[in-house]
Amino acid sequence: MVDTMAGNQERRIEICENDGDVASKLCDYVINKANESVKKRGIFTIGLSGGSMAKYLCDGLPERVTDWSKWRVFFCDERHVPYDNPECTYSIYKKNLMSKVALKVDQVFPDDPGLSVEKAADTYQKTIQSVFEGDGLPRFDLLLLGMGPDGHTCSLFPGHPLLEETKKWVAFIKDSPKPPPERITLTFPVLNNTRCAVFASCGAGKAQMVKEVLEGHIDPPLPASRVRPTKGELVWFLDKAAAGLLESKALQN
Ligand SMILES: O=C1O[C@H](COP(=O)(O)O)[C@@H](O)[C@H](O)[C@H]1O
Repeated sequence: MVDTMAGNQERRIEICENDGDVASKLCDYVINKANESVKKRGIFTIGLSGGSMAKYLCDGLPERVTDWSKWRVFFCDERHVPYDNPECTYSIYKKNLMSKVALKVDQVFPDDPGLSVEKAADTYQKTIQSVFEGDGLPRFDLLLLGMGPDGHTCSLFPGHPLLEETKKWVAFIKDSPKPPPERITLTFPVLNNTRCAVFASCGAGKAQMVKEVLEGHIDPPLPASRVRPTKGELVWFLDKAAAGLLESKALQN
């Protein structure tokens, strides 16, 4: 269904049968966006998230058809840990996606865990700048986002001062409430400048937070509800369990 948020922005909510169905529809969506972006602009710029998003994508993308050579792959956030740490999002994708598709090393842009987290955030911003033309805010074709049970997205946590960042494209955090404590993350100015932001959430454990984010009026708003691309699409893929507490009648059919 499509509904309208404050400011007349539209948001699409896709309710799927289960998490497998979410993964499948999400992957179809990503491939369509990739092919459309390549057709229009000759390139596809995407930002990946960790956690459950990595599983959905690694399960479904390898078997799908796209011109991988046109992809430029970034990370919406990253746990600032060595590549051999199981928490490292880049390494999860390297093992389960990049090793299975024709993505070359120079098309994927990971965090550098060898730097201090402050320097790493700064360097990551410069890396983004080197791929996107011009000095303005980068406009990603697609940012794939997860939402934690506390309403966080990327490494932007409820009540954290990073939510108010207006200048930096990439910020560092040293006191993440969810371990590991050191991370780098895209900031809201970049998230809300994307052509398309997509969330995927599954399971009854996320239902209360999905309801808060999509229908609640918590003030100040939770990080996931602050993702509202100013000139772009916003889509949520949910399974029935995660959508179970939503009130809108259209969603219960
Ligand atoms: O720590 C993180 O959590 C969020 C949400 O993960 P999920 O497993 O609850 O979907 C994720 O989007 C983010 O990239 C990650 O660093």
